[in-house]
Amino acid sequence: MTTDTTTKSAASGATPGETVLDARGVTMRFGGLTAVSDVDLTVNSGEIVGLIGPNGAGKTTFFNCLTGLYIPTEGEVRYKNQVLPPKSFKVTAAGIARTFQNIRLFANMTVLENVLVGRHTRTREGLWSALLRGPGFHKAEAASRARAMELLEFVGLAAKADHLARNLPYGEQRKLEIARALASEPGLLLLDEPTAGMNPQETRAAEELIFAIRDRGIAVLVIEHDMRFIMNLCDRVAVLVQGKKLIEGDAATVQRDERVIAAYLGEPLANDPGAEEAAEVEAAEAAAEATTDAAPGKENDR
Ligand SMILES: Nc1ncnc2c1ncn2[C@@H]1O[C@H](COP(=O)(O)OP(=O)(O)OP(=O)(O)O)[C@@H](O)[C@H]1O
Repeated sequence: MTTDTTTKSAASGATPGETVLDARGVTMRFGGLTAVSDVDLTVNSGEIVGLIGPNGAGKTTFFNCLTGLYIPTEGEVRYKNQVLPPKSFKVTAAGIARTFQNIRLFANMTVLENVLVGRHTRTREGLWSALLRGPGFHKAEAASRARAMELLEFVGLAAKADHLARNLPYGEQRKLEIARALASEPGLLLLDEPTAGMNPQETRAAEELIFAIRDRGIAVLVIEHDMRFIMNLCDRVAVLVQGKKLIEGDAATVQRDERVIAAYLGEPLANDPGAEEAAEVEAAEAAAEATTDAAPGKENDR
């Protein structure tokens, strides 16, 4: 495993290379179903780590265990050496922010208001101050707005601060979700399928944005199905299959691991009952390909 960043972690206050997330033996059972089984994972400051796996592998369930949405059946999650509190708002306050697979914005609020909502864990002003709207409240509100505008600038949405969230195109809604997550000033950002539904251009922009977030000293853990995106982006990739961590390593190591290829392509295992049938299909396909290759005009067929 390598990380190529030497960025000073201004936002998170973490030393580069320091372990920010340390999940050990995380297991999550739903009745008889073990969705996540004994998973260890660390994320260090200055790192972008990918979490991949086929559908139903347990990726989102694992994320939910990291954010206080689920209390793991077994295991422990530490953020900067502190065991995480079992409530999602406390986890956010501790320094872990997330986005969701399905966009969760306040559709009828403005772009700026959505980011301001994300700042509530960082606002010290209490209920009475807010109700009485005293000088403390106004000062805090002005500071929050300024910070929210900075974040909108950072993700490229400052010009749309007054637009309703629901009127933003899809790619921009995803950016707004990220700005809102950043508003809690996290040291670790968890992104659940940030490029789902994006076109290639938007995906490229998302990649740039995530690199920029990392360069601000925020560690990133990302779930994604887009392999090219994840392999480009991540310093390290962990693969979950049927709730278990199959392998973890840099992109090249993971990509050439036969078990990963099998998990994704569904190749039969050696003693798989369907192996014989699959081999017959493969042979038939190879024969068909050979026939096509031999066909006249094939060399011009591009
Ligand atoms: N609240 C729940 N109650 C019962 N079973 C659940 C619950 N949440 C998830 N599961 C099951 O746990 C397993 C893992 O699901 P999970 O959503 O974590 O997988 P995933 O890797 O995120 O999948 P995808 O890539 O499709 O989002 C699945 O079999 C799913 O049906």
